[in-house]
Amino acid sequence: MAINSAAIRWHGNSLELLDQRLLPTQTVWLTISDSQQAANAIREMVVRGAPAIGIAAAYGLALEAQRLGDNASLPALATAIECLASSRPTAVNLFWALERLQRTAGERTGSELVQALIEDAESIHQEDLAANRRMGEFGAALLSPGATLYTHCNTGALATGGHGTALGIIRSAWEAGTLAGVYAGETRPWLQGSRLTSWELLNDGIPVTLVADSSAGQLMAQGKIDAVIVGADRITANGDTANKIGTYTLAVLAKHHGIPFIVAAPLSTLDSELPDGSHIVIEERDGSEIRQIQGKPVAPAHCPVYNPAFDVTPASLISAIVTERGVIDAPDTSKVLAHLQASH
Ligand SMILES: CSC[C@@H](O)[C@@H](O)C(=O)COP(=O)(O)O
Repeated sequence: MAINSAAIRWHGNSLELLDQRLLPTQTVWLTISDSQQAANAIREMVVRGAPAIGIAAAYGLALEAQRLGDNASLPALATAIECLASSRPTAVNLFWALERLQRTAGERTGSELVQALIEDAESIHQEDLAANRRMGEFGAALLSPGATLYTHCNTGALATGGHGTALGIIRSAWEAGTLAGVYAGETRPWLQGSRLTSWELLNDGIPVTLVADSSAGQLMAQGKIDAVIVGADRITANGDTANKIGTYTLAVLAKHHGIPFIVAAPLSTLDSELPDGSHIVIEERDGSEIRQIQGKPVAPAHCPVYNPAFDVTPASLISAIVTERGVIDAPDTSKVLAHLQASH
């Protein structure tokens, strides 16, 4: 079945990914033929955003089974699974999708396995879009009419199966007429806010103002922000949330200014196996991402750099987590686990 979303085109037996590194100036689609290419696309940020990474990994594994044809089996896919799993460490959706496909594979082999993996990858893609729409409704209902929001990184259609998580709530609130506008932080070093979020919002006609990440405190102090809304790469059992570097800073600022701090993520981002955020592996990326901006030097060539891609916001700073199941107010372990159990 063909499924097209903003950054992922699945044609039933072949995959194209929008090269998000080139947005907003160029629109280039890359053909992905096997698990190795899918893993490289994830590692190199062609496709990014936790749910989109999971979807791309699922299609990558299905393509690998398709390539193996009659020889396809779970043991024959072991190297591909390992390769995909090592592409990026923090977004749990990647591991969630690979584990789901392995359960689907079971003892199947050959064309039966190929078909089962393709269908499951397609379901993951479609379910994510549906989850985002439900999240959008639950999240929009939390906002006061005329709200102005601050968001970070990109959590939109590009980062998901469509609509978006935090950006999906922004879209739904705009559709419902309850949103005044959005400030988007530019999100150094990859500039997902300036390159992707502002692009998505402008395309939808939603009022967006781009700011340097360091403007957030000043905006809050001026009373210009009614709520901060962000996505997540992994939420542990107690509600601690890993998300794009800079999220924790925003949560501390929001707490100081008495501003609600809302996290939106599908259930596939909840990792109840980890008790708290101290167990989350935080990806560290190459120093060149800080020393350069899009290949242009902005620091001495050999300057030492620390470049964590994510940080962890403690649950105590989070007002609410929104999933497709509903809202977890003031999250803690008992509420997160109850929410997860209710979803089964
Ligand atoms: C719906 S996307 C949620 C998160 O994955 C997003 O906020 C984020 O941190 C993305 O980081 P990225 O490094 O661009 O993959």
